[in-house]
Amino acid sequence: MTTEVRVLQPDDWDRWFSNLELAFGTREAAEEREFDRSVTECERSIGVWDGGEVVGTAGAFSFRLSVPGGALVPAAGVTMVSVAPTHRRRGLLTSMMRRQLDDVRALGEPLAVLTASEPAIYGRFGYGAATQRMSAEIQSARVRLQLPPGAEEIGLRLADPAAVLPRCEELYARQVPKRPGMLARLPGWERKGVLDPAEERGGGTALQCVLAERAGELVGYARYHVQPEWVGTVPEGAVRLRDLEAEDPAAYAALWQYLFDLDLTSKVVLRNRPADDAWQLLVSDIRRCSVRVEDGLYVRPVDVGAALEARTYATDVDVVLEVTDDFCPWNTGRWRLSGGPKGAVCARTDDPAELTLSVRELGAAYLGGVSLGALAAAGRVREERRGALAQAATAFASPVAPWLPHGF
Ligand SMILES: CC(=O)SCCNC(=O)CCNC(=O)[C@H](O)C(C)(C)COP(=O)(O)OP(=O)(O)OC[C@H]1O[C@@H](n2cnc3c(N)ncnc32)[C@H](O)[C@@H]1OP(=O)(O)O
Repeated sequence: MTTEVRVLQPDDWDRWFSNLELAFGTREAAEEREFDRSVTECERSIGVWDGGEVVGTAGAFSFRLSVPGGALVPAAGVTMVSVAPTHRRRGLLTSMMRRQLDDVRALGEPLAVLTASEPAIYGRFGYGAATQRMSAEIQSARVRLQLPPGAEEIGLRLADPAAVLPRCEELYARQVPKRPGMLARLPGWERKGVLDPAEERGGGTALQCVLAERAGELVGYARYHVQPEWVGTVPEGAVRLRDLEAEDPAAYAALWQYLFDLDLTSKVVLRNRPADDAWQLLVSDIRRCSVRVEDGLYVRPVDVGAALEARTYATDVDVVLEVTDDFCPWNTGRWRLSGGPKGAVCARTDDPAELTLSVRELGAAYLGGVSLGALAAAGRVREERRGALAQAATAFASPVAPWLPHGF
């Protein structure tokens, strides 16, 4: 087998993408395929060729990711990774990861991020699971919501999702710096929120959009499908939530109340919400909500110093980190991180190590959702100076759970 890694040429996109579909065993709806084509950054996507055939794919998006403190940090969004079934377990993925991380470094992006088809794949390349996605099936016919003051002042209005997209996007953009793990929209990406191929609806309605307004001003929105179901003559439909964003607790709660109250439905189904989503604190019976939490966004510091300087810290911190990075050895060594709520500097040092960890653990802890203390309890972070772990764990923590609202 002689294979060659090449940059994707736009004319090869269909063949390139077909390898991805083959590897995943899926066929995308035409509308989604067109979206994927339109957002592919060919100049930073690679294919592995075996003669005239594409046998491997990997792409990257030029994202900006929100981090603790609200900065938007350049991050390569690794995507569309596949190896043909005939060419697996011969190192093709490894060669693509090598090429890609070298390219990310050359571009000066401090981070690479991805969502994994399987959690076991990317740790070896230095990616750590940094956010969680919460799913739930809420028995809305049995569970009540306790609304905060002001919810009754919110007006709700149904609107065409595409027609109100620009207003919703303005609201979304205001939320991005408030929660680590969110992506600033690149041009064209706003369409992802309203993609609605009929063949993906599974018998449900077209996408619906409800706006929450206060005195005519947009303060929240939710996008959802209704999935009708009848058990005999009893209506047991489901509300399938796609997106919900709100500016304040009153607008947030009013939207949830609306979703709970939709006629002929008895459950609200969520697939990807933040782990600390506040509805959990409004419900009368959390046991009837079947909450489940899984891994979300994986973060890989590509330039440890720049990445650690790009975020702020909850409390003052001064710690020497001994980082190991087998796949990107330029990060290996000791780094002194000195910072706090206003900013940080992180530079190489010869001082003795105070915490020892691999770049994967650093990636997991980076957005403040995975505690350095928990990683230490798992034996994945080692404390070399007494007190260093507690200080760093407190400083790294985020007051809101980091969260990636949509896949890519
Ligand atoms: C960001 C994204 O796009 S996620 C999407 C990833 N793609 C998919 O899941 C599609 C289906 N799967 C595939 O296309 C392929 O199996 C891939 C891309 C996951 C792996 O490609 P390969 O070329 O077989 O990987 P490669 O041979 O380089 O393996 C490198 C190492 O990873 C391990 N590995 C590869 N795939 C997996 C897996 N699914 N689970 C656990 N370990 C894995 C290999 O065993 C190997 O380990 P070693 O270094 O200890 O020997």
